[in-house]
Amino acid sequence: MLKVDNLEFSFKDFQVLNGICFEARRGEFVSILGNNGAGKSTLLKCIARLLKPKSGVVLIDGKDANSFSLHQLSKSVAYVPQRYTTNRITVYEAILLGRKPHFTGLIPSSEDLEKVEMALDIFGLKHLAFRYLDEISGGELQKVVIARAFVQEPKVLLLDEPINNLDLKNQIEVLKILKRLSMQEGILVIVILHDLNLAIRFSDWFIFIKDRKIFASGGKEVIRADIISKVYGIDVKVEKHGDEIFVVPIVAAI
Ligand SMILES: Nc1ncnc2c1ncn2[C@@H]1O[C@H](COP(=O)(O)OP(=O)(O)OP(=O)(O)O)[C@@H](O)[C@H]1O
Repeated sequence: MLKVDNLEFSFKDFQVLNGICFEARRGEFVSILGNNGAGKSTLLKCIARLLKPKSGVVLIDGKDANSFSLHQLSKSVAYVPQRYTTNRITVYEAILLGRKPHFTGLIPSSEDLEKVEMALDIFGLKHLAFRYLDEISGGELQKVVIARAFVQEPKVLLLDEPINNLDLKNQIEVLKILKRLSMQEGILVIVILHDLNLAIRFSDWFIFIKDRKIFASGGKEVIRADIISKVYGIDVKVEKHGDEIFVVPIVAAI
């Protein structure tokens, strides 16, 4: 459903991505991993058409994403950025704005309102529905932004570090919701994560970015100490406990 073919991107003379190729299917949960500055956000922005690649193509269901109108694109791809600014609107209004691509008139339909109610419920935001965005916590705001992308009903949901402001319980809760969206709604979820162990728990596919390229990609078989050590430039062990694998950094005593 999503194909990224030979994508190349530069900020002026500074090349960030080179020869990026991968494919992902409906219903998959894909993690994009790599060091700070590796180009992960740039890759998501190229897929969301917020940045224009120097060359290469992004295909959605076989169609060049460049050929989509903005309206069509927003029905196919939702993007949750790493940082966002807030307006003085309520949580309810903010989530309702996610339905904009589906609006048929000036007034939201009953379906639009139902979707917003559903999102408030799924993301545990009902009690905050009529609070202004500047009256909620950073973690709560993060959930609102993801809920807004959810009601957009995209085929592809791109999230740039969606759990970085959340406490451990909410990190797991949000990842579980995203996993359910991929498995039950068939949405392709592509997430940038820094926590490798959470990425391992939830992802079907891993893409490691290093030196402008995909260094390794695959299922759990790419969760190897040699690969992770090279990508992150630190020594790690990969340990098995029961059916689960864990990445453990080897930290020398100071
Ligand atoms: N607007 C910009 N102009 C010039 N260079 C930029 C711009 N945005 C990002 N860069 C550079 O491009 C490179 C890739 O940035 P990007 O944000 O994609 O990395 P990342 O892997 O998402 O990093 P992080 O994990 O820290 O969020 C970095 O070296 C960054 O400094």
